[in-house]
Amino acid sequence: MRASSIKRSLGVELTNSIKQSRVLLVGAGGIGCELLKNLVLTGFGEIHIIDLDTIDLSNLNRQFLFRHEHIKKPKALVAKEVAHRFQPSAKLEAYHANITDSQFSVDWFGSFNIVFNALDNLAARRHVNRMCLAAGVPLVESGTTGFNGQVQVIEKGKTECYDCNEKETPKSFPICTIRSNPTQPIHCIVWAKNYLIPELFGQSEDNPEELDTTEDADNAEEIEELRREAQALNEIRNSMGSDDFTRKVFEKVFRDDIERLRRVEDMWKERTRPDLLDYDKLQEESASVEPTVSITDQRVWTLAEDFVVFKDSADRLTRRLKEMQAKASSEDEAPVITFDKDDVDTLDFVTATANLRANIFHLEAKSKFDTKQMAGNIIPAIATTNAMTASLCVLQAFKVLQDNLANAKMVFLERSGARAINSDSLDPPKPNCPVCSVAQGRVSFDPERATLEDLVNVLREELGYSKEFSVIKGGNLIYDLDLNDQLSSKLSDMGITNWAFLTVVDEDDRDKDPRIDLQLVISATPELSEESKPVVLQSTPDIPRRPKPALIPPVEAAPVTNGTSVTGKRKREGEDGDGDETMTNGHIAKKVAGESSNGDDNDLIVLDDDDGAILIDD
Ligand SMILES: Nc1ncnc2c1ncn2[C@@H]1O[C@H](COP(=O)(O)OP(=O)(O)OP(=O)(O)O)[C@@H](O)[C@H]1O
Ligand SMILES: [Zn+2]
Repeated sequence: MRASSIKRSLGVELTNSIKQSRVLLVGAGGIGCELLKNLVLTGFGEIHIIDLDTIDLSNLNRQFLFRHEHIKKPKALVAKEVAHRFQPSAKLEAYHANITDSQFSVDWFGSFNIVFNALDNLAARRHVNRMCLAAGVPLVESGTTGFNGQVQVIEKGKTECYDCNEKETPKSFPICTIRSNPTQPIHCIVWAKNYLIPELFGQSEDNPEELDTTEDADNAEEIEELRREAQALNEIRNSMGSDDFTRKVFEKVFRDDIERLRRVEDMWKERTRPDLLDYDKLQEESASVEPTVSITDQRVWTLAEDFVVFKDSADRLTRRLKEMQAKASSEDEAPVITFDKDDVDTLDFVTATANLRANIFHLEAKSKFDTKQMAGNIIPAIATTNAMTASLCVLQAFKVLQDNLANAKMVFLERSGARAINSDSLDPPKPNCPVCSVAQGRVSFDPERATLEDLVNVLREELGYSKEFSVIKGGNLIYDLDLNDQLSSKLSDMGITNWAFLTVVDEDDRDKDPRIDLQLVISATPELSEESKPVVLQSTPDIPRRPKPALIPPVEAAPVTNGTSVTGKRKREGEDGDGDETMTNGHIAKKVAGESSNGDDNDLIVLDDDDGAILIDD
């Protein structure tokens, strides 16, 4: 877009602050590529891009800055190079690195006006959230899954942070469902991927994360039986490479184990008993099937085809493992093969064995393509969702730059509702959030000299903590009144390195009005002179008293900038009477009929953003 059009659309003041701002973009994947293009074309003066990954073939369908010749090159560097051509005057800086590295300190984060998260995992998002809170830098957090997208503006002390609300943890399945009583195709896929492959070709895992092994009285006996089954399979593993290896595996898992299950009367009162599979019969039925059928990935294979792919992929994996074992020296750890959705041998094996098992339990078989999605927990990434989400990030960033947080929103993209774009007012920080509703302090320490005792003394003498307090590092208690045996240890020997975060919890009784938790950012300053103390308080933080339960202010009432409170409920389909206007306060989203008058797929969204209208094709 020409600079003059931007100025006309956004106004002189905002255009200037955009030009003068220095922003950080974390992640140059699906959202990141779109966002970088938007930032460059909107005229952001200085953009730093960080991504730890290299470009993969599977990124090219949506990460449009990347081409075939870029495969294996660092995403951040290529993104910088390509985006630079859109706007040669833009100042771009790229880092092929992990954002959690200690070189990216609180001070470094603090050097940006806005940070944009375009990440794909919880750990990195949490880290950036914490760093931005510590540095006092606004964060525009975003994410997409399939057709859904979300953008959230986070500002310390003014809005909820990323951790104010609990996040869903990945789904796990009870072990008995996976091993004894599958009721959905996914249960068979998880069985093949997390039980059969590790038992045969990998390190047998007693408790892989997708299996919930919580034992209760009801299933303890069954779990014991399953352990015996796994042991027997492990013995079969020793015959790997012999002619009858695949037959032994087959007859164990698709006949003998099922035979045992069929005898557990209670299990089959409400559902059809599982069937047994016969190796010789399938051998006969599949005489004309070629192993190359495994290339067919969109169609569900027949049982005979599953059988052939099972044998063929088991042979391929056996050969591979034998080769790996032959190459490994005796000191190396025993080589293993683990499931990887992009490793065709393991994917073929999982598809075929999951389908054989699905047939036994009268469940639907899945194509190789579907199995890949399900086994790899893949939710298809949709370029349009990423593009729309990235554009919403920029619109929210405008509010941040204008210091107009009252009008910033949590924005949602949805396919199912009447509107593609919905928004919600930003809530104030949750008073009990362990990440943002804490006081913040900074100390520097001399890594050569500083001990835990030096730190404890600073907390007592300079911050006035009584005896009853504890110090926590990454969820581990490192000090309290009863755990004081490490007082003489050097902080650096305790894993407290530059830019570590510690939490100090006031353990005084409730009636003594304990303080809220204190988050201490520790920076190493080796140049601290011998005369100065080994631990130095950088600033004296204000550490308020913990609100009494009844006194915790209602969430709605917390204030934000310019005296306006950020309140209100999320408006959704059917919740407001007038239907057509969803985003309040200067952001008016109107639905206007497109080609189809029934408000379906061809509708346009008009985002009216104070200084100009933007059309978004739904
Ligand atoms: N700790 C981190 N530091 C830097 N970059 C990160 C970190 N964690 C994730 N990323 C990057 O964030 C980006 C997220 O993009 P996206 O969700 O499109 O994922 P992807 O890996 O490119 O694609 P997919 O997972 O769908 O194959 C990735 O490029 C990834 O490398
Ligand atoms: Zn929070």
